[in-house]
Amino acid sequence: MELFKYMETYDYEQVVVCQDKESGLKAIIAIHDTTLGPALGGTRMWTYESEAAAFEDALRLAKGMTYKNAAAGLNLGGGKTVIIGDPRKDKNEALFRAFGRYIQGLNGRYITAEDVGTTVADMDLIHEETQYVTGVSPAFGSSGNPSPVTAFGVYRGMKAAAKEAFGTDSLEGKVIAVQGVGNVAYNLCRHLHEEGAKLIVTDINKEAVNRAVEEFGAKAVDINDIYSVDCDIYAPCALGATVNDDTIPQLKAKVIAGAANNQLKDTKHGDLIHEMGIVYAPDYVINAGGVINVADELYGYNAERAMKKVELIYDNVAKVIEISKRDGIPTYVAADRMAEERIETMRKSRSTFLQNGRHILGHRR
Ligand SMILES: NC(=O)c1ccc[n+]([C@@H]2O[C@H](COP(=O)([O-])OP(=O)(O)OC[C@H]3O[C@@H](n4cnc5c(N)ncnc54)[C@H](O)[C@@H]3O)[C@@H](O)[C@H]2O)c1
Ligand SMILES: CC(C)C[C@H](N)C(=O)O
Repeated sequence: MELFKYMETYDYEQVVVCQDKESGLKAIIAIHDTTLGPALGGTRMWTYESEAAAFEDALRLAKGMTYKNAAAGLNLGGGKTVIIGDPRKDKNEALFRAFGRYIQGLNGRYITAEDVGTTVADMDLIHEETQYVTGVSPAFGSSGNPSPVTAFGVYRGMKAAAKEAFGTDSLEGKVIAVQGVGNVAYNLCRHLHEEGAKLIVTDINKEAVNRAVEEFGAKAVDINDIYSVDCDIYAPCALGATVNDDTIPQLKAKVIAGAANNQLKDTKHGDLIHEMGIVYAPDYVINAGGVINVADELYGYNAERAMKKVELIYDNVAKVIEISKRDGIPTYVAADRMAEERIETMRKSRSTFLQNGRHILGHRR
């Protein structure tokens, strides 16, 4: 990857590479755009095939957060971190504290939270070193684990997409294929089960599958079979790029609505599913519940206020579908336009001079 060329093409502001030999920390903090406010986005810990793959993931996820935060109406920019390592083996106190010090060094340009491979306990360690972390233990007045709230938002957004595809937003009796039953999807399955949906699940982690089978009567399938099962809704809730050339021809679902970030491998796949008449709830619109929840901490956390905002993901998904129908464009394009319009409007309105911080007038005596 030619880093500067990539950054220039997609207009990234900053990439910070962090290394700490003692703890084994190898982290990449990508800040995409801070027009709307400080960049807020989670920290992913994952074993990457190569450094290039880690950079690419950090960059793609950071840009996704710019759009997610903008579309959700938050006054926040987009950023993300990836820590290269195995979350089951490579975590230690020094690693997260070293990482916290790097975040503190950015002086508020970037605020972190949980993502795949990191937990509230990890955020608590980061919090020992910096205030620029959310999703910390409720004991600190924080909002804790964002996953159940993300799940509730996905559930709300899935209902809005179902309304478009099936004429009703009831999920009772609907067959829903859930890929990955981790932190978010476990809670999503609970909502779906309570509403009377029939679940088909898969995961590389057998314990996670067994839990869904036992608690929600889900049917388990092999990881490669989840795309082709007979279902109404496909819910990608593992990692990204699962809507691609190989999987699209297998899909029988009329709706794609799930928690994973970057679900479309490429934009052309969003065009293709649109042409096929599949209702796609854009990933960053439907999975914004977690970031809406942690962002509320910045105002002094109020769970009731945060949940009210998360409920509105139903309306946001419905709005994107409306724009898509009105303008004859795929939903992912409609969502991008909605986010970009907000960023551009704010960028222009901020060109008015405001006396804050150090500037030329600061030299007057
Ligand atoms: N946690 C949040 O609040 C939040 C918010 C927004 C978006 N997301 C996104 O949602 C997705 C899930 O997040 P999470 O926090 O539940 O993560 P998680 O790690 O708890 O769950 C992911 C699950 O997917 C499984 N998995 C991985 N590869 C798989 C594969 N090839 N096939 C089937 N299963 C596979 C894992 O074993 C795991 O159980 C991620 O893409 C994440 O970025 C999470
Ligand atoms: C800020 C976090 C809750 C971020 C979350 N992992 C997301 O992708 O939205």
